[in-house]
Amino acid sequence: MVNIAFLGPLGTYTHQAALQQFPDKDANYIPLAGIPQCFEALIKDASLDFAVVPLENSTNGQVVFTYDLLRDLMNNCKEYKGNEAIPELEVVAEQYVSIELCLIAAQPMSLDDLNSETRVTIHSHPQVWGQASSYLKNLGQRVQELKTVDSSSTSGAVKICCEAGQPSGNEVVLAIASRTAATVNGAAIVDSPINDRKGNTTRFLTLRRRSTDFPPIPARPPVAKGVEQVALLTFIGKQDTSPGSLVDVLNVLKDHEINMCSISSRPYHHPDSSSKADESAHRKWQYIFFIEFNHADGVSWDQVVHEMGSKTLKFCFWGTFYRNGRYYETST
Ligand SMILES: O=C(O)C(=O)Cc1ccccc1
Repeated sequence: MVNIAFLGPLGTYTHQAALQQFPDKDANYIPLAGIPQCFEALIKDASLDFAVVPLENSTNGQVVFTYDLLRDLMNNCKEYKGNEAIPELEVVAEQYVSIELCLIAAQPMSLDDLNSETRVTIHSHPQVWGQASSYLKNLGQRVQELKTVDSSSTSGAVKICCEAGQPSGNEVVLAIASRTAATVNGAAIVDSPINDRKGNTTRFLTLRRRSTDFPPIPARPPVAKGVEQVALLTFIGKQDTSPGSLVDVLNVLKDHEINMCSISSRPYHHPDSSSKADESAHRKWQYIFFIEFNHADGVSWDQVVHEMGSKTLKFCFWGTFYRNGRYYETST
């Protein structure tokens, strides 16, 4: 039996990602209330083997909650080897889910019921608003008032919508989530798909506790020739003391003719930012970088990672994983 925590409740897109990653009949899926809880539970609960969390969306980018949790795990790390942070978790796989956003009501209703007299409240995960912004703008122009309310997950939003029950007067409570979330909650789909872009896809990561050979990393695709492997590295550059320090890190990839697949950043705050020991270390507008890059023949991951790390203030090698075949799916 393999125990997998995921951003629940049942019916979330992350639930779908966990089902895709662990299609095994002896997998046990454990829904948790939020992304922080997935990180915390995987670290503290030895009965959990993996956690699946959303990372980024093809329409509106980073799921910043996950990026910030990786940042904070590195920043609060107790174990170091030189300037390399060794946090409790590592990344072992990626997964992709095509996102069909549905407008959902507790009971069947027509889109025409949403009119100039109606005051609409829509619940969903904050990641959704940027994926259906045009639809929501048009809907907002058709109704008297449109309010959006953040929820910890899309399927959780459907539960809230169902608990609100029948519309009272001109007040209508809706949710945006997947078709599965509507089914799981016995709710009705009012309109679908409502995402702004076709092929809208969210990427998920699977994490496990580091330095364990157990549980074995999820079934890897056959290592056919050309199946890409990807590494995830985070680092704090020598931003103030060494002009061009970011280039120095990236040049390691260039020198080894390694392709970089992604780069992004998030605000970074020095761990003991309460103290004023060193103003420059604690000033605002500092960044942690997230870089993903491919494997290159003839050079080991460790060699590349430590060459890059030597040009940073501190870094963390989160692990390597195989590029999931769904990465290549075109906008369907
Ligand atoms: O809330 C969910 O269903 C999630 O899994 C997070 C999320 C939200 C919106 C798009 C993709 C993933």
